[in-house]
Amino acid sequence: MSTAGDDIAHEQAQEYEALLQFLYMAPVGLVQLAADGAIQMLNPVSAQLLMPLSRDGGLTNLFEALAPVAPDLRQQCATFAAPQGTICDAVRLYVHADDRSGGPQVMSLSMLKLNADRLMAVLADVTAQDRRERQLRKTDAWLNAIMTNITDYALVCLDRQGRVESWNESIERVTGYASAAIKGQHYARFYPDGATTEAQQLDRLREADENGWTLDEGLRLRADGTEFWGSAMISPLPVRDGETVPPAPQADDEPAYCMIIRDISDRRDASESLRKAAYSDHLTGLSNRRAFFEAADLELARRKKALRPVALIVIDADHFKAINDRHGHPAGDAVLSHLARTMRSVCRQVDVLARIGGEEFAIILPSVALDDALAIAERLRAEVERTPASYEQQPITYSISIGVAVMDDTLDGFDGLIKRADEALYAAKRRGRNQVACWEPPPAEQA
Ligand SMILES: Nc1nc2c(ncn2[C@@H]2O[C@H](COP(=O)(O)OP(=O)(O)OP(=O)(O)O)[C@@H](O)[C@H]2O)c(=O)[nH]1
Repeated sequence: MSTAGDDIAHEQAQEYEALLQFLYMAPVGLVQLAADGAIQMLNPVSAQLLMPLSRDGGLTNLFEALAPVAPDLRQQCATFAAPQGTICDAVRLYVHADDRSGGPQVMSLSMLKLNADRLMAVLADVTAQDRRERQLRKTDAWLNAIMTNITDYALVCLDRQGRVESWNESIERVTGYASAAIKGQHYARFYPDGATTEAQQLDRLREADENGWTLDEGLRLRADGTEFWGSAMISPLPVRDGETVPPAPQADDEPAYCMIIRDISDRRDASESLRKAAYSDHLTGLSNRRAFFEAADLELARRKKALRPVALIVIDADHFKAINDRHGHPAGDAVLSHLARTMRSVCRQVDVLARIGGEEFAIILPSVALDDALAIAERLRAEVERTPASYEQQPITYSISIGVAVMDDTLDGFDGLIKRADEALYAAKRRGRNQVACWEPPPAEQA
């Protein structure tokens, strides 16, 4: 007949058995030892970890076994005054076994004092983790070196809205902005006035989201107001492993894009003559027909993605044949150059100014609605009327006629828009020249 005492003893024996089973199976090395280091019990993982350190294959004392890599361990345990507690926690031990290629085995050791006579050692192989951490530290150091030493790249982190969130040291060298002064500013701050519109800035972020990156070249603005020729690449920060796709909604001010601004004035100088030859009108320096139609395609593609106005202005010098006849062909050229300069003076950088025929010019105005386009056209007409051209110190008074049209959904492509602006231009000529006319639908369409 079993007594209550027998039952308790049996239960305790079962618990002890379960504990031994756990020690045996545990994925970390567990060693129970006496205060002098004598090993009382060790599980298979710890035997495996300690074996390379044992000179004779026998593992009887942990302090002796670990002496080559942790010579102070015995002393440390002996001087640990508290009755129990953690003597050391996850100390890294580097084991240089002769047959190991690819670096030392790295062990982590924690020592616990259980009571005055008993210690417990917890050992784990952290070789892979240690290598990963070193690799990360090395990569960090490289990145740091790149970020701080490259002189002609400014690296900027932007938030979802395109506002500067962080930057590298070069931002000051490239843009002249003290880093603290630029935090929270929109990246348009690096563009001269009129070189980009709000809609274009959003387009670029969207383009980066869709294609992985977006790159543009053009004039950039330094803090002191001077300009330089730069490229700006924006790419979205990668979605981290394990994050949901599409990514979880991000707070507005978290970093979302990386922007790299580079001063490429030198490269631009070298390629500028080639670029000019291919895309500029030789007389006026404005875009030529080819550049104009390429820019038009791009603008219309962007408009398709985000509905927004696009206006077109076409300009024709009045009675130009008579100017040539009266003053000579070179004087006519001077008038065309004067007209180009005047166009530049009333337009933004983001507008596309082109000479598309002999004495015919055009301007694409992105994100400009009809009323504003008419106002710009009128300003241009008035400016030409107010300031005559000059050739060999002789003023040459001339005038221009202008047609204005805006893109709408009834139009299929850019040809339709040009046709409308041309119709408006002819209307301006018909009505007596030196005036602006807006395209109007024919009476049948109006009804
Ligand atoms: N100087 C100069 N003249 C040019 C150039 N290209 C075209 N032309 C001249 O521009 C004139 C255009 O004349 P037309 O098309 O008859 O028109 P217009 O005299 O301006 O009259 P409206 O347009 O009806 O006001 C022609 O005489 C061309 O020779 C150029 O590059 N330089």
